[in-house]
Amino acid sequence: MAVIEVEHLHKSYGGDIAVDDVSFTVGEGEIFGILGPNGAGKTTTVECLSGLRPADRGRLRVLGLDPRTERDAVRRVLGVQLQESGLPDKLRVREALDLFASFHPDPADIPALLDRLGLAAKAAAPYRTLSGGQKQRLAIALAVVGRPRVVVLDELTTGLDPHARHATWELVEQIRAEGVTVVLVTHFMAEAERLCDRVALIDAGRVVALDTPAGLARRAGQQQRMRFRPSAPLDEDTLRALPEVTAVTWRGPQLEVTGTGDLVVAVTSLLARRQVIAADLRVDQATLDDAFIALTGREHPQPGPAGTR
Ligand SMILES: Nc1ncnc2c1ncn2[C@@H]1O[C@H](COP(=O)(O)OP(=O)(O)OP(=O)(O)O)[C@@H](O)[C@H]1O
Repeated sequence: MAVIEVEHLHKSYGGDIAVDDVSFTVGEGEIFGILGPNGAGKTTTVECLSGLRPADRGRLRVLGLDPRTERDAVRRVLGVQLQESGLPDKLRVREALDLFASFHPDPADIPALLDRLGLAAKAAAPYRTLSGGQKQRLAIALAVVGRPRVVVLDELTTGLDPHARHATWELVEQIRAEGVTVVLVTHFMAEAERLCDRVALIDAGRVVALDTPAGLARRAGQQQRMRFRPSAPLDEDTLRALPEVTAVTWRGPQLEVTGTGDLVVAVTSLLARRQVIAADLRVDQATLDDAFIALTGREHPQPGPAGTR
């Protein structure tokens, strides 16, 4: 059974269409990414799914429950971390967790959760004194304290430095390893590539592609490029004869081979048969960034180096 079903979701604010016929399903134990530019309708989609906003039209189910008519039941199985936590500045970490735990019949062990999320030393700290990374970890803790079967994480690592972002990714992987299904809203291509099993690329309220990160990158149609220094003379025509190869060019002492499909496997197997070593090998693959541009027809607005927008 699909854990999440979204069929023909529509949502407008006044006359403005935010979500325009979005459909997807998420399987048990998946990390499913919702990726897209600012204003694409990602947050609105997950808010409707979580029962925080009523959809105008469409069928939504979380473990078979309707977030509109069975909101309390959905709350018991679905944990949400949204962009703004809205926690009072003076609320202490432990108090926030105790409060959220009180909404659930069988909450997680709070000291163990604090420990796992690296917040044990901050249990008595007021919210406003936490760093960006600590606030994000608390937001994750609040989303999982009710031991949900599904967790929605929205813009989890925006504003975090690379170290904190990697630490947060590991937490998401741990959550999934415990059998929780994860819906991850993100701007970061690298985040989607690292974490997500499948991704829905949303643009202007519509799903423009739904695939694995690698599948999306392949769809971008971008060529792959290999560069290396052959350890022994090599007949370029044998490379050109490979069906995966589209061009072979010398760049100084380096050979540049471009192509599609399983280019790397085809070229490296040929080299192995000829007993040639590919020294200084570098491979450039199409990335989700390429896919984004190819599928939406515009540049992906990358957050700044520290993930700020
Ligand atoms: N409460 C609201 N009232 C009116 N319009 C809204 C409201 N919330 C969102 N919108 C509009 O709906 C559209 C989709 O917004 P949404 O927040 O769902 O997009 P998003 O993909 O999550 O964007 P971001 O990445 O910037 O968070 C945008 O045009 C936004 O301005």
